[in-house]
Amino acid sequence: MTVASALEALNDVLARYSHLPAPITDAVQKLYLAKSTKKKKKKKYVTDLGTIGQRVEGGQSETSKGSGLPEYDIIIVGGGTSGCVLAARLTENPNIRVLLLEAGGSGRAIPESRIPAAYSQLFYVKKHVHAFWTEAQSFANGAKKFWPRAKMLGGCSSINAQMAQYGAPGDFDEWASIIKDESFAWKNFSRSFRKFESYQPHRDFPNVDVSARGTTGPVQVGFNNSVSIWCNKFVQACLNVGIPSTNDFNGPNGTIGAARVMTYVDNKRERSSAEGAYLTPEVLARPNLVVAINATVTRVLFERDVESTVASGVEFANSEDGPRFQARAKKQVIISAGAVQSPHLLLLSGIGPTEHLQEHSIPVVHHLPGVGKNLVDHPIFDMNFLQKGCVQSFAYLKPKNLIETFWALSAVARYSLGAGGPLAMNYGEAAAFVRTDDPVLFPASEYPEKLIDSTSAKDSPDLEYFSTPSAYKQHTAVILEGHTYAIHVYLVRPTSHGTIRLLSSDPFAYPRVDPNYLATREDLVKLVRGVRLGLKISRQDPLKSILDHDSLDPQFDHQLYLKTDAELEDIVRERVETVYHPTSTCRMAPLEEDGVVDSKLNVYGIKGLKVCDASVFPSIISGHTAGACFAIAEKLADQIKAEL
Ligand SMILES: Cc1cc2nc3c(=O)[nH]c(=O)nc-3n(C[C@H](O)[C@H](O)[C@H](O)COP(=O)(O)OP(=O)(O)OC[C@H]3O[C@@H](n4cnc5c(N)ncnc54)[C@H](O)[C@@H]3O)c2cc1C
Repeated sequence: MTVASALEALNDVLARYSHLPAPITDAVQKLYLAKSTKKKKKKKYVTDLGTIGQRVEGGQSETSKGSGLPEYDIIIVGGGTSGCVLAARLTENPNIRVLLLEAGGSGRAIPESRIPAAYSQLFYVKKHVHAFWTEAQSFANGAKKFWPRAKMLGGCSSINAQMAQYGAPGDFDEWASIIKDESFAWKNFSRSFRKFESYQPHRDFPNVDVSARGTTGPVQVGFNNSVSIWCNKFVQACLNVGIPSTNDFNGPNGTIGAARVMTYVDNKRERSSAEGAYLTPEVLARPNLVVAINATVTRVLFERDVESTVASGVEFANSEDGPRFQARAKKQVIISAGAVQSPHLLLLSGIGPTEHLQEHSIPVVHHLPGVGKNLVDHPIFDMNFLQKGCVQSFAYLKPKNLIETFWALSAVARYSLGAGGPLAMNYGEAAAFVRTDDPVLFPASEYPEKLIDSTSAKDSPDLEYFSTPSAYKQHTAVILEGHTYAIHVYLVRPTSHGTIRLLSSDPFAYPRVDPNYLATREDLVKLVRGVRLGLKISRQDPLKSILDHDSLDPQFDHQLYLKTDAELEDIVRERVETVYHPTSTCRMAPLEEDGVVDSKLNVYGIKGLKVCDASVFPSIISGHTAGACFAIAEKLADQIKAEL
């Protein structure tokens, strides 16, 4: 074999994945699989659904005591971010028997989920991801947008960017006032954040107020990830344009400022997902917990008595054509299927707006107009740049020659030996949170238009920036050629709302997802304002001198600052995407405000049915959504254990 053909063969293997960190994870995968089969005991996940439910024929829709169905105290639908927390915490009480049903498999078994830098490779893998597409977006040039959501234990905490920022204190005070329950105010609810956290102090960040951080929770949070040299340069450029510095985005002083981001990366430099943190071998060994994978819940089952309708169990299946099984819940069914699929499952089960259910010939169990309404997501705009020369680039992770192949393999070796390196990066390494009415950043002389304040408090932001040490399009399906860098800006408090609606009554058909991006003028103007400041940051030292601002290459955004506002508005409408944070589709709010659940997360009008995940957020939070999903599940588990 010649060197050239050896290289070609190696590249064939390495190029199996289409983007940046991907090629080398094949090698890492082999290392992991070898390691895990040698060392780890097999996890206790059930795949034979006949052992946990009873096979049913022909649409049997009601359960009853003595029906012979296998019984559990609580059935949790969806083993995602919130679902894993609930399963682990509830079964701390040995008298509570829990069945957790997850549509996908184990996230921990997938190396791309465990390796911090590799998550984006999973976005287009249908086995591991619910690959939704939005409806054509009327205010975003009619385009349909790709919307990946995880299909695996740990849910989106197993594929997210691992940025551990939780929103602003004012967001949760706003929740408390919407639902009229002070237990959600930050001074009280912050306890649930500390409960899931185990903050890992770092010598470079001595000013983080450790007393405000949890230290004994299952989820490791801190600075265990690697960062590129771009991280500090971005933070410095932000400070130079007038954004204040902060020690901790999750600290008592609020979230405004610029800093390196804490991450959900553990001290072994692996992702700290809900599955890894909560479904530990000790938890899985509990006799009162059953976790089933590849089990899609197709509907909730009900019993009726004279006074009320009670959720009494669920029906589930391995696949569309596979047999259906049922199990009975003696006390509760909790839906934790995420912001898209929790409302979807309620609709499939006959809970939602009557007219919409009738359109799909679904028998109405309970008319609840708020189900699937109020979908809010954070819309993002990516600004892509070329480095001047090569400052620090990870292009070699997709090697094109022998030298790059050597560097790529050395990155694999470095990571496998526990020494971090590029594979321990989470990509979203530094961030800045600002307000669009900040007179220093957006002086009235340059930005005369007065905008509606959509923030949750005077010290809460409405824009977030984060930077990545490479530039990409289409959710990393396309990595831009060359040595690149990107700054991303998104609206953390958009005012445009959309819906989740049924496409069909088939539980395996995806629902209609319509986030209605940029439907309001404020959203568009604020995002354009955000782009202007992002471009200014890119032209500020120390970024200014190391980005190729002379480049006229239309793939990059060095010349975007020359555009008029009207031109920028068109470009923003063209390029807006999701930053993967949908919420509020089963809103915790008063019934008359389209609420779906009350402050104890009970679905209005039904006994024994709760929803617990991002869908219940009363309003979208000013930042990243996983933390609040962990916290809301911690809070609910405490509440249920106290009740039972
Ligand atoms: C690519 C990406 C990047 C992100 N980056 C960040 C970040 O850096 N930081 C951050 O804080 N947040 C981030 N987020 C958002 C955050 O991860 C999510 O908001 C949060 O994890 C959602 O948790 P959840 O409990 O609502 O739902 P999920 O974690 O999505 O869990 C829902 C689970 O339910 C299962 N399910 C669905 N329907 C059924 C059914 N019928 N039967 C059985 N099971 C079912 C799903 O398979 C899934 O496992 C990101 C999200 C994505 C997708």
